[in-house]
Amino acid sequence: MSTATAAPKGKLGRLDMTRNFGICAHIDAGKTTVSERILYYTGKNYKIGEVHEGTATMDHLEDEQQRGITIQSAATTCPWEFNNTTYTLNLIDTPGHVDFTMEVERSMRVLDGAVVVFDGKEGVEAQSETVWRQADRYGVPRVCFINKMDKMGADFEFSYGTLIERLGAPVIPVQYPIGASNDHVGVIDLMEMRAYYFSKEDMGSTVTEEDIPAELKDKANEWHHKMVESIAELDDALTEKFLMEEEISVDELKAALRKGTLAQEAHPVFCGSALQNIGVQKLIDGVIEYLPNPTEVPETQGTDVKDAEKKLSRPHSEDAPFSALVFKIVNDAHGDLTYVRVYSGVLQKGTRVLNSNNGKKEIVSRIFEMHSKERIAREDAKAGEIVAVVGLKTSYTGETLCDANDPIVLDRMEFPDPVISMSIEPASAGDKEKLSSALATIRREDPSFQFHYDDETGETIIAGMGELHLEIINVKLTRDLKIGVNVGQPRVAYRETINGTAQARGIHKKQSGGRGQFGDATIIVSPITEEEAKEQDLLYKDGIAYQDSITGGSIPREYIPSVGVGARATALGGVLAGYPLIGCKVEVIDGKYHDVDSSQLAFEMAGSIGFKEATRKAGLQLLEPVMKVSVTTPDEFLGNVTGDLNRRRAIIADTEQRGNTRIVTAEAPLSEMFGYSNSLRGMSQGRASYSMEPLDYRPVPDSIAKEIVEGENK
Ligand SMILES: Nc1nc2c(ncn2[C@@H]2O[C@H](COP(=O)(O)OP(=O)(O)OP(=O)(O)O)[C@@H](O)[C@H]2O)c(=O)[nH]1
Repeated sequence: MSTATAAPKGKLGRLDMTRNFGICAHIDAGKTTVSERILYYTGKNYKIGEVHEGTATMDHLEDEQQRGITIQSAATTCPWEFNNTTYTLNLIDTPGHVDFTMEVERSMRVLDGAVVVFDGKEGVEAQSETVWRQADRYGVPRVCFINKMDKMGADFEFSYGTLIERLGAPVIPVQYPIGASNDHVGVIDLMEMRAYYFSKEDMGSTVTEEDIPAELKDKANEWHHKMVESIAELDDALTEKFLMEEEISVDELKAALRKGTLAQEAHPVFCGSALQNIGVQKLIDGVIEYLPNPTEVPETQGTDVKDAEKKLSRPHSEDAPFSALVFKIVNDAHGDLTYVRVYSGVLQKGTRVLNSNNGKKEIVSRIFEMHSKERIAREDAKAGEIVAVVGLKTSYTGETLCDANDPIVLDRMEFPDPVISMSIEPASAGDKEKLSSALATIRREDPSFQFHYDDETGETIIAGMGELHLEIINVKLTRDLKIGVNVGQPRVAYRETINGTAQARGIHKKQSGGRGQFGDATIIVSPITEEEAKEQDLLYKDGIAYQDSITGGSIPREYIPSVGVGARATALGGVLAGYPLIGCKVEVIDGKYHDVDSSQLAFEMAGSIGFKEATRKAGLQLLEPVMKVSVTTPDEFLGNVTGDLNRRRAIIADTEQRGNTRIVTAEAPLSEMFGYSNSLRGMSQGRASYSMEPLDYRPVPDSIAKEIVEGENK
């Protein structure tokens, strides 16, 4: 039986005894509560903090405690005893609120497996789908935990069904709950066919194993059969045995399920109630039994430092050259703490490492194993480990640290573009300097946040993933850093694109005594998507794909990339109304040069001039971010909710009935959704709730586009 243990300090486990995993879920499904219980049972957190009373360990930030949502993922190391072996768990907490999608993405990049938590009454909710798809995208093996089985109306079979219907997930039950709502007291292990109960008095620390209660025997047999049948399908030898009705041992079942889970062909489903301390220890055992150790995931991929086309990979081995990814920076009273995931080799304290993204060498002065309440100094960190280091000055989230003698650039994380922006002004001259350094610090911690100074208006503009994201940044500035600021109204981050294909010639020519400037490039612009660019093997950067079709040396080799640089820079500043122009292929087909007067700069100018003219000829179009909105409302407010959504230019995609509530799924332009939480509260007496996430960019209707363009060009 699993029990909390004190592990040897500062040096936990070998690679195959390590599990780097995260917990992700829809907001409020219970991630934080599950994480807290895991830390408690692993013996590291002696007092359990109730999330909404503001003592939860994982929710360090005051913001999170006040709002009861988990904003930043913290990595926490903890030991777990299983089958007489001490394992090292690195638990990476991930947020569920969609304004923090970025945080989920960065966690997905560094974890090897995930526990996805679902609400035992609601089953799969809108955001669980988002999280699930993200995990699909990153190829993360998963186990499911149907939580809140103690809640009024909790229904395991319904929730399990939604995993299949709404996610189409190949789930396999490994547990069945004993009782639901107030009667939920334990779980049946469908592998061992035993019942487990968790003590009421010591936070469920004492686990007792008993026979399956008589009244649940039939159910347990039915679900056991379901489990065996599904597992048998994963493995040819077991399929054979199953069809021949031969006995399949628990070990065989577990081995096949583990293999299937690693291949993402199966997701074992656990259940319980984190709040009532039911089932969490068995879930931790499940993390060890079914989620991969760092050597069981595919080799880490990257590219050559000098040639982004040349693919490299690194085995998860201590003997390979050192490589690691920076996935989080936390700025605290002692300076920057940089969280890194080591992929290969060994990182030694006090050594210099290369940041292969910016070419700078940095000294790692200290290495820490981060526990929830303490940090343990380490001499080194090995492949597969997650640690925090001190001393790095120029390495940011998403960048690679590596051995300077054997460099690699690991595949970067994807950072979504901000969809919303607002102006921010220092309230006094004294706040001005403080503001710019504070914004730079926030940006280093959070790459989904951006800011820039607008020369034309003289305003500083901050941009992020949603209203809440920017609101939290403001709170951080004003309350935590005590900087006085005035902020403007939130504004939508529009984009521009082209309607068709066109050709233009850009000539840049200047002759003003001495050496002149001469560049001449003919380009064709045409619409392209990121996928299409990939298919054509073109680099899609900042929304632009660039193709060199120069033959016969009409532009010398060294100047051809400059045409693309000029076009990209112009695209970033926009052609129609100052918003970044995206989805455009720029093909340079011809040009002229001058032996003396031509330079890279001259060809950049020519690229810029040609790009402007060609895109104007092709026709320009304003795009706006469209959000996927999911509103859950009691029946009686359905009319109000849909009427209001229609007024907001939303397209209602689906309305689903669940008991007395309706779930309305709609696609609405972000510009129409400002302040939606207040209006929704008003129209439903506070009983409806919603979630919202960026879906895509779509054309702005002409009449509205006209107003925006005129406003911007005033
Ligand atoms: N009845 C019941 N309530 C639970 C259970 N687990 C969590 N809760 C409650 O559900 C609410 C949300 O729990 P959290 O742990 O904060 O959920 P979360 O998914 O981390 O939410 P965010 O951090 O806001 O994304 C809290 O009020 C918890 O007390 C459970 O097993 N049963």
